Amino acid sequence: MSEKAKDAEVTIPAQAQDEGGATLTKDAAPGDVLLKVTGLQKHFPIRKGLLQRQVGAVRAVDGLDFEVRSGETLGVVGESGCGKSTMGRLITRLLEPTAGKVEFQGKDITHLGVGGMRPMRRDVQMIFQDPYSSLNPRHTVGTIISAPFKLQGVTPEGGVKKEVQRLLSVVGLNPEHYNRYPHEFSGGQRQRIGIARALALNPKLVVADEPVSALDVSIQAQVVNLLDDLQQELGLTYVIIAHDLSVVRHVSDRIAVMYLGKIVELADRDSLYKAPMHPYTKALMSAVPIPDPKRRNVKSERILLKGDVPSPIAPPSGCRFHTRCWKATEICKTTEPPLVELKPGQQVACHHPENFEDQAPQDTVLLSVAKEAAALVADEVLAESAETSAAVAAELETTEETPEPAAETTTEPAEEAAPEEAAPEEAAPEEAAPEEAAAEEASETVAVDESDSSEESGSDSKK
Ligand SMILES: Nc1ncnc2c1ncn2[C@@H]1O[C@H](COP(=O)(O)OP(=O)(O)OP(=O)(O)O)[C@@H](O)[C@H]1O
Repeated sequence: MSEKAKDAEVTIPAQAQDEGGATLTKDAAPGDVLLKVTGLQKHFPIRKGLLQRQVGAVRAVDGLDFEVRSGETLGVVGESGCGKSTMGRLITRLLEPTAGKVEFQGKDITHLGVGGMRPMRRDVQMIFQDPYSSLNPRHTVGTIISAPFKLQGVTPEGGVKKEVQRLLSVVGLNPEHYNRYPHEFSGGQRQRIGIARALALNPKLVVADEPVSALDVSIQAQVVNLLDDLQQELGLTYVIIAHDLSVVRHVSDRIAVMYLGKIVELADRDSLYKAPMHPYTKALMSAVPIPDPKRRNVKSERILLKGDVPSPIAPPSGCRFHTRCWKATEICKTTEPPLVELKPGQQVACHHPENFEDQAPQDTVLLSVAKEAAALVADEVLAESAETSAAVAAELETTEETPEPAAETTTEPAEEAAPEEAAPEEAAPEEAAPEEAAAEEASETVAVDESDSSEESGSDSKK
């Protein structure tokens, strides 16, 4: 894949600027905040009767705060119905937020209308889940991929056809297939067409809503690898939505775990995998198949969650996860835990986090729902959970009590020993690189870009 991309010289040529001077903002340097979301909400009204009076609301997204930095991949995971797709559509402004703020490169885009958003559409693109319904079956691939140029009034250097063929090469498709129709391609290839369309205008942020979940497992890795390669080569920033952690695991720099319209944990990938703090994260992680053959039979580590995600029309009080959590106590029912940074780079919203000191140690009596939920959790997991939390608490206590030794008091041998010991561990790769998918010609996914809603459809994910 990278080879194909290389052949195609992945650089997107400078495009002729339209008179409107479409670029809204200066380019963000890697690591700068590209997208900032504050208190974001989307409540879909429920109406009834002749007068269509509002009788309630689906609180699909109910107060999100996060940032996406330039060049990074933020993975967003959670079970079906947690509000991930709605969040994706809000940040790409395909949906109007009920409340909150969305800023892109420092510019408030929360309530921009269609006209105001038009120039923004160059910078923010979306790839959808379903490669079958996201491409207009009556249009040729050439027409589909060139649509963004027409909509934006942009003329690429060398002409539209040449650019479309170049984009086809970039995503690993044959440029000669310019005149073919979507039905002539496989699911994976269609997703590549959607990716090419999303890349046409050289976007800064790509929101991929379950980009591989509609694809055969055998080709999911190829599409994920394609997205990864494109990110390296084009300096893209991704928000990748997926319902399970295995897809986002290898590609994400940071991962946000959503439950019922809220982020319950947001952490860099390694911290999340090494020591998840929210019980819901731990449950999601235990659902990911274990690739190590030696551990394949370790079923006892699995955490089963009872039932489905509750209705977002009337979410549970306090912590929304308390009805399925094996650690829930009275405070979880009554008080919503705020999302706070308990460890550097790891935010969590939980009164009784895993791998950390209990935030409400006075509250020890489990709710009856928690006892039921605990019955589904292996004893080993419960024991380990108690152990790690106690160990962290003890460690914290010791750190608080023992004053840090002054720098001068450190002895020389100790100074030498520490770096030497640390080095091999640091050098050891945390995890094996994802298996490289064979660069087979036939395969891959379809994404869809979003400038015009006419072809939109599916959504989702990545690796
Ligand atoms: N247009 C809408 N009108 C009313 N309710 C909606 C609408 N779109 C989504 N919802 C509801 O909002 C909640 C969140 O939906 P959303 O699709 O964002 O979740 P999700 O986590 O992406 O799930 P999935 O992976 O199944 O797509 C769901 O209960 C869904 O039924």
